[in-house]
Amino acid sequence: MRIRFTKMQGAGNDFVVLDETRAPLNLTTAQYRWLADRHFGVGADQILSVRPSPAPGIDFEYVIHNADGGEVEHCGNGARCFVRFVRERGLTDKSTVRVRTVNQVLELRMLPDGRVTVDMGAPVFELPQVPFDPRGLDPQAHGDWARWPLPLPDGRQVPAAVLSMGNPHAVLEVDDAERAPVAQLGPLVEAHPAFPRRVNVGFMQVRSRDAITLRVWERGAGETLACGTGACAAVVAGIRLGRLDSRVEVQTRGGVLTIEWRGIGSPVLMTGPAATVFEGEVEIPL
Ligand SMILES: N[C@@H](CCC[C@H](N)C(=O)O)C(=O)O
Repeated sequence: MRIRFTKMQGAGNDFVVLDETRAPLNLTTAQYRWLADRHFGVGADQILSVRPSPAPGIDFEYVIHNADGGEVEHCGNGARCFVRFVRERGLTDKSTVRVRTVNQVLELRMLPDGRVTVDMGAPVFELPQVPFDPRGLDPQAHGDWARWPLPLPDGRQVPAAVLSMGNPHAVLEVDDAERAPVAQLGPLVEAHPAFPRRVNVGFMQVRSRDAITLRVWERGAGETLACGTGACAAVVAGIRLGRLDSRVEVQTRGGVLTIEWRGIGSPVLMTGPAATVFEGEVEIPL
């Protein structure tokens, strides 16, 4: 089967975007994985499928698959690319677009400078579903969610803030993000038994009350140059720890995202870049 695709990136988090507004492609998990493969396929952190309006008042539906082929709930950088995609292809001329993901309706706004602001919804504070806790604490009764002592297989504990931005995140605070053991600790925490659905793992260095540096080991994709939902989760965690103000610049390896959050019950607003890299056609193996 031959398919057309658009390659896009938001702060270096890269995507293969598929237009399914006229007809579904019905790709298999293996085909999503092949598209994301940087050696045998096109190469991407996630595959975004744009589908027609699922309900009145909603402009489109968009479905996200990680590089490992698994479908996921949310992708912040992808949401910004999605809105540029539908406008550049003439699928809408609206500057505010409403889109349904698997578990949320998002509102996305194009800014005059080409960046996009996404209303990411309100964060949900969760405690891990733990089979054990070395300190004998009941995690559901243990109030300090932002510094939950996550036990590692080697006996160490790392304090983690666990929350959902529609998708699951664990945020660890580090002294120096550039030197953080992302490739070692990332996979251990991603697959930790405390997270039956696995988890995205952020390594946050607080530089000042309005600036952090962040690296993220993404569930199903490994370390990416930026993670939009990861940036939101880190800023929310930093604010609840009393370490950050309500508007924060997040420096990632691929660019800067601006995150704003006014506290419990409020939505998180994310602003950042989105760009088309190239378009192409590819014969996709069955
Ligand atoms: N790159 C994304 C997040 C993509 C999904 C994530 N890996 C998950 O499994 O939840 C972003 O920009 O938010």
